[in-house]
Amino acid sequence: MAQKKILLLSTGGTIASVVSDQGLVPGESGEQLIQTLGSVPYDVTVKDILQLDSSNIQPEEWKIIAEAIYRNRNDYDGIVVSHGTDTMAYTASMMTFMLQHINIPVVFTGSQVPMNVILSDAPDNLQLAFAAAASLQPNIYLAFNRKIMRGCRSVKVRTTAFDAFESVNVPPVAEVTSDGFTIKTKRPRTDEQCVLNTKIDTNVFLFKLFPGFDPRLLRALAKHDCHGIVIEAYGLGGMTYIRRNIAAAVGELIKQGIPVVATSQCLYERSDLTKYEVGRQALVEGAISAHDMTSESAITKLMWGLGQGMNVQAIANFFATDVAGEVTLD
Ligand SMILES: NC(=O)C[C@H](N)C(=O)O
Repeated sequence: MAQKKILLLSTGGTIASVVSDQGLVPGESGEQLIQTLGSVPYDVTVKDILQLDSSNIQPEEWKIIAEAIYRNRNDYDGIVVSHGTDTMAYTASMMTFMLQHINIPVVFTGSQVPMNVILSDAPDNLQLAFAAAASLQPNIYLAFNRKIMRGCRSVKVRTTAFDAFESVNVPPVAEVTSDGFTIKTKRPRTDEQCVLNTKIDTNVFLFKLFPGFDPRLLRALAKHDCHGIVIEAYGLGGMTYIRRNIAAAVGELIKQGIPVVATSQCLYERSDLTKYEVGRQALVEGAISAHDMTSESAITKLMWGLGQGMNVQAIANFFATDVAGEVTLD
């Protein structure tokens, strides 16, 4: 049987980092990563598209990564993207929106320790990503520490441990267990054409509510050309309304045409603005629920929706739509 054709797009990150006087910096090419990894049972092609620590990856780089995936999608069975861990969940989430109906598996991976360091987690993660790119159904994934998750459900939850990522609110798509590579969940296939749409609006704001937050700061955002906001509210989506009326400020922004999405600062489980008075007030003012989405998915979905010219109502409808498995709607 012919070997599966896999493309490695290398973008930097710890996986490709080397020691310098200034600390760890990306310095190894994708080819060097493959050489250190040794032989793999795939026909691998390597392309270096960036060489950045992922803390420096921003919307300009998202466009480069999305275009590279789109350009190569018909020439390979799967694509692996090596990427720093710091913003990998944001990039993987944004790719979900920029590359809807992707026709091959695209798997992001990285490591906590550089590839060129003995006992690094990089070889295992890269092997896992190749296996996923060769065998999973089309979608955007993140592979790390023996788990494959949907990119749009992944969150970096640990700064140094090998178990750095979690699939939040849905089980991982696949895992490596003593039974081998075990696929756990599948989504219905679609025959729709993959579209590349990299138009996004980056004038957005994501913040975590805390006791004492002054709602005047929210109003100030509107005066400074902010086009959309995600609030990590309390618990199920509660927002303060005595003395400092956040819900009222949210209503004012929405009336000015600025969508405000409410998510929870709890990592796990859903937000539900209907349960408590403190959530309902925000709902009455027009706050849009992010349900059980991660903040990474919520902010990238908002950027993408605004980039398409969606108004408040269209953004509300968009957040009530599951694009690629990023949200559970009931
Ligand atoms: N483990 C890592 O990859 C962290 C690194 N700072 C990065 O995100 O590029």
